[in-house]
Amino acid sequence: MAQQISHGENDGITKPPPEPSPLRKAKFFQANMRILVTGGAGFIGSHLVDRLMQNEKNEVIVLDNYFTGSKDNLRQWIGHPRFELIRHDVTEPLLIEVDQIYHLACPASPIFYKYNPVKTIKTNVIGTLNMLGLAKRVGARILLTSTSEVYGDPLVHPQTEDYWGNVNPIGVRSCYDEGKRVAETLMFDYHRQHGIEIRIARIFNTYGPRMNIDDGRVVSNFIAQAIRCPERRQEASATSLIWLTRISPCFADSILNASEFTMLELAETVKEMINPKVKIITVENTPDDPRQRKPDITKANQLLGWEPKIKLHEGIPLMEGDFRHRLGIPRKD
Ligand SMILES: O=c1ccn([C@@H]2O[C@H](COP(=O)(O)OP(=O)(O)O[C@H]3OC[C@@H](O)[C@H](O)[C@H]3O)[C@@H](O)[C@H]2O)c(=O)[nH]1
Repeated sequence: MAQQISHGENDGITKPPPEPSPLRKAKFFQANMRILVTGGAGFIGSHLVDRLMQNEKNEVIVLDNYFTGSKDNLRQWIGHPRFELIRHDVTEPLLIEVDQIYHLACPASPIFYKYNPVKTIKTNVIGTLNMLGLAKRVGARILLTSTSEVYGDPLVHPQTEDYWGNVNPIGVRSCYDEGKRVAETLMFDYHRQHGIEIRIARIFNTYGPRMNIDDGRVVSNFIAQAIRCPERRQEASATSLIWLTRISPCFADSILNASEFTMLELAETVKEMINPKVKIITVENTPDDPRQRKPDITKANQLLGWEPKIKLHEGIPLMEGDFRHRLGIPRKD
């Protein structure tokens, strides 16, 4: 009998979920939970790995091609008996025995996902197909990290999970936006058609320690610019009209913030807190840049008890400390 999981209009599972390994039900030998994290060397992935490794019953296997991730983010676990690190691109199939899959692999910053758009689509479509194929074969539960970009340039504000979005299918961001939308579709089709247990987290603009200093996203850019060079300009796109919300997933130790502010306000806050000498200039928006985003977190709060904990004024100094440490530039005061 198929397990009944209600997803409103997404109901209609035709097959029972695949059976997990017999070791999960063994009477005398309680196997560790084997957890695969794709993109585990990245900013969010490595925080997730830290959290998973805290549980002594977990074995964590990280897959990463190091396009944006770094071994350095995982250095505390390299050599640990419950930890394995594999250099592998998710666009290639992988045969492995695991109980759970956290599928994070994909560049998330616009400058990186636009660098090779065809590869970005392959990562989202072929990579997700490969991971779903693996989940089906071994009966693993799979979580996909999706994105606020599935809403495109949203016409609904704030965005709830049931909003279908307003996405340009042929723009410069489409490789990521549409790639993640197809990835979500594949997740639901594997769930309906093959009974796979799925989870999807749509992550909004996130920042925190371990982010690449040259990640290119706005919070890290402003902080890095303010630290690196007193004369350097902080470029805020024509955003006195643009409002965004910074929010990150409940499982990572990254800095959380769900208040709403313009890019100009953000630039001014960073200037005031880190480097009053920096000049703020306003430039034109890049094509497809969404004008306003903010998640409606009611459901996440009700179902997961999740809410953002760190406000922007607390998050900026934490990021600044992390960047100064990595750049070797101490504070002057
Ligand atoms: O130096 C900068 C960088 C960015 N910006 C602006 O800041 C805003 C945010 O842009 P970012 O590059 O930080 O990233 P985005 O918010 O567009 O997308 C990001 O966050 C949402 C996630 O779902 C996506 O995965 C991620 O790509 C944009 O309006 C952009 O024009 C600046 O004003 N200056």
